[in-house]
Amino acid sequence: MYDAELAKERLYVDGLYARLDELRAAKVEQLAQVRRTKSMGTHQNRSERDAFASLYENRLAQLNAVDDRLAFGRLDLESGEQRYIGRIGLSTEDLRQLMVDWRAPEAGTFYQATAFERLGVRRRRHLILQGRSVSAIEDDVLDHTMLVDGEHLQGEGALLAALNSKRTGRMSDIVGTIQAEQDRIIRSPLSGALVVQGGPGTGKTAVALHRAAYLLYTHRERLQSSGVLLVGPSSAFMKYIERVLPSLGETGVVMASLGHLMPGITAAAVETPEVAKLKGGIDMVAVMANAVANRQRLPHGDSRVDVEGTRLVLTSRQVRRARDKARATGKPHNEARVTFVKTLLRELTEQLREHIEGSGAGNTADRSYLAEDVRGSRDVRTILNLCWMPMSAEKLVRDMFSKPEILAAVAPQFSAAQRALLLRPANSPWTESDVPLLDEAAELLGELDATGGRAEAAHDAQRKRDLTNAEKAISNMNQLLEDSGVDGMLTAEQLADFNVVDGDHLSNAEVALTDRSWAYGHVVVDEAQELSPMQWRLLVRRCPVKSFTIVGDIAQTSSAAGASSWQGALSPFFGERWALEELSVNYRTPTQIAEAAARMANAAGQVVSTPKAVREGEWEPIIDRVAAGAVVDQVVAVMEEETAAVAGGLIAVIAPKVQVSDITVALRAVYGHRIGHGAGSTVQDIVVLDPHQAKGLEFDGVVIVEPAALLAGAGGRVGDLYVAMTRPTQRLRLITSEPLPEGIER
Ligand SMILES: Nc1ncnc2c1ncn2[C@@H]1O[C@H](COP(=O)(O)OP(=O)(O)OP(=O)(O)O)[C@@H](O)[C@H]1O
Repeated sequence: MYDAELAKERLYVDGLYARLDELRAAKVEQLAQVRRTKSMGTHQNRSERDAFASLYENRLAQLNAVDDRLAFGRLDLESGEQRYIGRIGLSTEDLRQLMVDWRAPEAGTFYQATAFERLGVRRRRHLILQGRSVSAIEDDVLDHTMLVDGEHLQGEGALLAALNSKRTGRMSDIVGTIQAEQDRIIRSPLSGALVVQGGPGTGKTAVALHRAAYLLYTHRERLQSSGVLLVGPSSAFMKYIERVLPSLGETGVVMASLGHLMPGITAAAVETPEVAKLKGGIDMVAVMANAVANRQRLPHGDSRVDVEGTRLVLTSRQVRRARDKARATGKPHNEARVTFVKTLLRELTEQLREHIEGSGAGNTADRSYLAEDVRGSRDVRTILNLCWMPMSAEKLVRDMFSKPEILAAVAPQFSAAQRALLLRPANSPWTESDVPLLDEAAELLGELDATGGRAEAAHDAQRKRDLTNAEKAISNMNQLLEDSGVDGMLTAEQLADFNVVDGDHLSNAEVALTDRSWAYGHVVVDEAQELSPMQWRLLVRRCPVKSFTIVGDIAQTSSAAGASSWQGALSPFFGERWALEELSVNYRTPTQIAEAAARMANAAGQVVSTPKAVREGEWEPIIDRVAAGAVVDQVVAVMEEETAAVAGGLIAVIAPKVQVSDITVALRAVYGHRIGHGAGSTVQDIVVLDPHQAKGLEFDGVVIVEPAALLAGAGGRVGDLYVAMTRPTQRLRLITSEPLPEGIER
């Protein structure tokens, strides 16, 4: 019975791959055809072809990305219909449906149906593929009348197989085994802010990624041009998750860690928790506003300026009036400067004219000539710049943190000790908590455009030409688009966007990454508990419609500026307009380890509920007590046993930041290139991390060094140790020279 069914499924899946290959070959041919004729014809013809080339390339990339585990399910419905579920929708040439995209409404029941609520489903079948071949099938029979002798209810096999598989250092998608509580969140409506709270390993990251793919599929028209931004805690984390969305056939999501949210800035340096807390606090809004106002200065007394040998006077009253007028425009600093400068130039020109008329010399009719003289005067330039300096965000922030007198003037609400903490040399590298300050500054300053707006005007004119061109081209494209099997219509704006970088096409995602003012259609934030108020402010600016998916775990907060409750973190930005969903099952950590982590957190005063772990592990946490000074040697000594225990799996050593490099050096001496950082790579099966870098990642085995120091170092928060203890999928070992934090041992 089983073998016969397996053989049938193999045949069907072979057919699906054959269809996939056919579609690919067709796209390759269409692309080649477009490329052959690319440089010929009118501008309009060319732009049409470029647009096609981009569409074919995208579709081809999508078809290539879904090869692995193309199909993963089959529904047998009460109506008698059999419906296959997979990564994308596939149909025969005559439009007979072969497989439904997992995100389509018709696929929803695959994840939602239960024996209690069958939703019209008689049987759910999981297809387990290896390469292109079906290696096993597994049935959930929801309608008991279908059971024949010897068959019994199954269900969790596919899930447990996925969970027990070795970690590779890169997250995989869970599309074949999404659980009902996760599916409900993934398919929630697009608008508003949805907060997903869940303990460690409950699939928050997985849900966030699948939700991004679902939203792009379901609301393609709305989101394709505005895009979706996915924000994670660190570069190591972004690397860990980078393959999930492509494997779901989505390449258009912009992914950025908190240090990369400001175009042109890479913030890699770290700072102390105290400094991060000060910089992340909402007080910085006023500080930044002061910093900008501080660059709009009044001179002491009157200033004399020389214009072509004539002495003119600029009174401080005149400057004040010009300043008030410029401020009243409500424009950002650099743009309001135009009003300030124009006002004073006009007044000085008037003064010059009066002076010349008074002395009876010169051609008074030619005022533009006088205005040129005033504008060309060095003195005038100097005084105007002194009073209202054009300013970049980088310079404003750099000066503020490196010049004590500026900091004192703009941050009077901070104590002298707090200001001393903030001061640093002017050439210091940017940190993560500088990013929202730079963004705030850029917002208040506006564009710093040395060409006086000419570049922008030229860009606008070009854009207008592209749009007109695109509108013409689009009228005869729709039929062709349909023929090419591309869903959705192009708008003139999208087509114009394809034209912008003629030939060398930039995707919306790439454009969005370089444009600070890009307004995304949706933002997904992972590990959201870590965000400071200033970081929230930045993110809300990136998505003015406030359509957010926010996932995190309040108990895992380790950043000093992070959240201690969702209400506290979100209400300043979303008011009461956010909904909370919770995930309750731990898919990662075996029961024994999950319970030890929860006992430790509760003993340290952080109330956490223990999500139900789906697996029992083989081992209780292992504890090594060693003498102070012997810790690093012990790490090296146990490594062989640890790697053997997880048989070729991935091991992480999580240590206090100050010990990471010593441990790395000691391990390298024995294990050479097998030792790495971050999420690891194919050659590195042992990685050394601090708790911050370990956020969101997972490993087969974890060795924690000096757990008491991790607990103490986090300023009273359990976050760091709790995060570290909840990373393993199999085995946890703790090496300590100090008394073990309470609760870990039963
Ligand atoms: N439905 C599922 N099917 C298969 N695997 C799943 C499922 N849900 C979660 N997992 C797996 O469980 C592990 C933990 O998931 P994930 O990293 O998304 O959890 P998390 O809630 O973000 O954890 P943390 O907050 O601790 O970082 C991952 O390996 C993920 O692939």
